Amino acid sequence: MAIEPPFFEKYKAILQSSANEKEKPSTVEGFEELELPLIDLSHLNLGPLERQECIEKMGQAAIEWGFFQIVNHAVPDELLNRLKQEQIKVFQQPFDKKSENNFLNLSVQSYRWGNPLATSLRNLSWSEALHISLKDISKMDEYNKLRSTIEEYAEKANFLAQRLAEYLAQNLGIKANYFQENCSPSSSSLRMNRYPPCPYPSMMFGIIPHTDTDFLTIVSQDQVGGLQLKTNGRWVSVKPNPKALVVNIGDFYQALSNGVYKSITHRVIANQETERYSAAYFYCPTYETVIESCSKPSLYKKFSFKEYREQIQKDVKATGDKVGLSRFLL
Ligand SMILES: O=C(O)CCC(=O)C(=O)O
Ligand SMILES: [Fe+2]
Repeated sequence: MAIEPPFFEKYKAILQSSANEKEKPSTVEGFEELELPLIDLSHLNLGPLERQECIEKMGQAAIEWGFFQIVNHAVPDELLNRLKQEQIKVFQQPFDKKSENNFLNLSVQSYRWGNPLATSLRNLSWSEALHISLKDISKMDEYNKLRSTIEEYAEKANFLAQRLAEYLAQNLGIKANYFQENCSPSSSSLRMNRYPPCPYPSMMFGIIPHTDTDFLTIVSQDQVGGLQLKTNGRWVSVKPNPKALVVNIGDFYQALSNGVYKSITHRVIANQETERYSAAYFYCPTYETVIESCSKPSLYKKFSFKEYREQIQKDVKATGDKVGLSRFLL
């Protein structure tokens, strides 16, 4: 049975009606490849000077790029490889099974593919994802190896994300226990992405341009490449580093830092030949958490995660786009 979602059937009408569209997404020009700032977390355990330098370098990257890479992050390669193997296994299941309502005993929205609300080439995506809210993990079958691997990874990712968020907070004078108070291992989520080879790489994306709805994201990607970020008005490709995890600032940290740290628009381009996998850990607060800028005058109204999400759902329905933080500008 076929594993691929029915992208072609779903997108046929848009592809045909857009055959002469001038505004095709420009996804296949020669993009400059960029090595993101590389932060060696082992420096945090050297002397106080090295530690301070490392924290400042992280803050600087969050200000200038909204993105950086980390090495010596204490997540074992073996665990990352195991997560990828489990991810491959789950996506290799027949599409009919993956799209069942109770697939893996998770909620209906967990398995996603393409962009169901797409109306034009601009918002077509050629990928599938398993988006697991970590509070749902206990619903999965206990003896499932996917579940135990995700649990193991989520624990490490949560620890790492909290540390990164706290180091970043030091540069801004945010109190040390802010994240401990507002986030819990079950408030975050893990999104496993699969990008199948796409026959129309010049017409659509792997994932459409977006910012992340969280404090920060930790991405483990394979060596295929395709992740791009927008910097100074141009798109650049992130060069995969086999030893590193990618970290990016999300909307909530941009709001909390009063615009100092940047939640940068990023996307994944489609690839005609090679399948790609990535796993994104979204470090999020609990639903009730109210996010308020750490300095005055505030650029943003305060909002709860719940309000933010509801606004996104409304905007996606009405416009096909999440809009995001600009909705909450004062
Ligand atoms: O696949 C990637 O490298 C990034 C994925 C991503 O941006 C996301 O899942 O939000
Ligand atoms: Fe993202």
